[in-house]
Amino acid sequence: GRRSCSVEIRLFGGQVTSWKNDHGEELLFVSSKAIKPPKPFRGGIPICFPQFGTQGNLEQHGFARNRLWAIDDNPPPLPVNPAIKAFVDLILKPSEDDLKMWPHRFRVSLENCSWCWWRFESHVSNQEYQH
Ligand SMILES: O=P(O)(O)OC[C@H]1O[C@@H](O)[C@H](O)[C@@H](O)[C@@H]1O
Repeated sequence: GRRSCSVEIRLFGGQVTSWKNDHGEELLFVSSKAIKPPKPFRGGIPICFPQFGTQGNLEQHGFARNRLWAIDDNPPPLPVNPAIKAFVDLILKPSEDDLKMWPHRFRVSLENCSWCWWRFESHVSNQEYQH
């Protein structure tokens, strides 16, 4: 039968690590090196937060790609679209240890787009005043 597109998303780093088209062809680069925790996964679509590269005092590209994200149990509602057969929204919030390193409450999410399920959007919000 006809294959369908697929994506693979890891809770570690909140990273899209595979995206195959409907011929089963991989569309994302993944390195064979440093692909296991505790090293960040190299390849796919990394979320660099809260800094890019060495432009800050934190680890390279920030700590978000080195944390276990959570599945958002209460995602923003999607419009009814029969083309969407699967979706997932991931979120990352700082731990108390993270706050010692980088004292800013935040929420980062990686959300499926409503009109095209393999399209992802990342959103960052300041949670300082929302306890
Ligand atoms: O090796 P990392 O930490 O996964 O980062 C990937 C690359 O990120 C780039 O921004 C750096 O310029 C490279 O030096 C680095 O190799």
